[in-house]
Amino acid sequence: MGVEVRNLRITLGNAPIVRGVDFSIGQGGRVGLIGPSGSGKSMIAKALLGLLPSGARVAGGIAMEGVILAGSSADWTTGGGHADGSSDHPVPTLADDDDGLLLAPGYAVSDRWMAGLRGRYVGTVFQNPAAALNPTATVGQQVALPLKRHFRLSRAERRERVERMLAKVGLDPADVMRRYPGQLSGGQQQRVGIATALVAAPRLIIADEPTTALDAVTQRQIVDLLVSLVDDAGASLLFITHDFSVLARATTRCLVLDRGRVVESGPTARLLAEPREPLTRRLVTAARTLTLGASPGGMDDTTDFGGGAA
Ligand SMILES: Nc1ncnc2c1ncn2[C@@H]1O[C@H](COP(=O)(O)OP(=O)(O)OP(=O)(O)O)[C@@H](O)[C@H]1O
Repeated sequence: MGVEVRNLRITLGNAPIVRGVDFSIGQGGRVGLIGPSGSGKSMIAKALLGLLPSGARVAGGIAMEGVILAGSSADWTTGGGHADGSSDHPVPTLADDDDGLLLAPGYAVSDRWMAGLRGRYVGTVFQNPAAALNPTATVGQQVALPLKRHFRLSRAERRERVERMLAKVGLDPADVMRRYPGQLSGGQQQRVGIATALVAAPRLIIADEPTTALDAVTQRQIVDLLVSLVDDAGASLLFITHDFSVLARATTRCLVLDRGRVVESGPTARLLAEPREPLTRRLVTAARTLTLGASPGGMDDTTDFGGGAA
C-alpha cells in the first residue's frame, strides 16, 4: 500500500515551508527528494515521522499503509473528489499488519501512535551517524533498541536478530556487538545506522542525506547496501539528497523541490537525461561535474548514474 502524501503544506510561524506537495511511494518503490538547501526536504521527512518542530502547522494528508498520519478524512475526499463526495483517491482502507496489529484507518493518529510507528513502520537513516547513534550504547544495544521497543522477544531471540542484522549490513557481529560507535569508522557507523533502521522490518525507510558525511567510495557502498536491503525486505524508500549522482543509484523516481514546491518530477533516469527545469539542469550539471571529478572515465563509468538504478 505504501505511502501517499497529498497537497502537503507546512508553515512555521508565518513562513510557508512546504507549499502543496503531492507524491506517493508504492510498496517496494524507491523515491527521491532532491533540492537545494532549505527547499523543505527534511521538513517533509519530519512530517512523515511526526517530528515537526513545535509551532509547525500541517495541512493536507499523509497516509501510510492505509492509516492517515496527518490531515483528516476531508483531505482525502477534497483532492480528487467529485460533486457527489466520491473520490478518485478514496480514504485508504484497513491495513492488517503481519503481526496481527490492526491499524484503524480514517483517523489522524496521536503523538503516541506516531511514536509507536517510528522504528516499527518507519525506519530512519540520518546524515551523520556519529550524531545519530547513542555514544554510550554499544552497537548491540543500539541495534536492539527498536526490537525492545516494539516486540516482545526473549533476550536470546533479540540477540539472534541483532546478530543476523549486523551480518546483513556487512559487519562481523562477534567483532562489533560490544564496541561503541566512537570505535568505528564512519562507514561502519552508518552500517550500524542502517541495521538499526531495518532491524524491526519497517515498511518505509527514510534516508535523509545518509552518505553526505562519507568519502565517495564508502558513499557508493552504503547506498548500494541500503538499496539491496530495502529491496530484499520489500520495503519502500524515501531518499533525500542534494546530489543527483546519489539519487541515480538509490531511486527510480524523484521529485525536485524548490522553496517548498515540486518543480519537476518523474523517473530519475529521465530527469538525468532530459532535465526540463533550470533547477533540475543545475543539479544534474553539478552531479556530472562531481562524478567526472571523481572518475577519469566520467559519468559513463558509473553506469547506474544514467540507469536510474531501476
Ligand atoms: N526548527 C526549525 N525552525 C524554524 N525554521 C526551520 C526549522 N527547521 C527548518 N526550518 C526552515 O524550513 C525551511 C526548510 O528546511 P529543511 O530543513 O526542510 O530544508 P532542506 O531542503 O532539508 O535543506 P538541507 O538540504 O540544508 O537539509 C528552511 O527555510 C529552514 O530554515
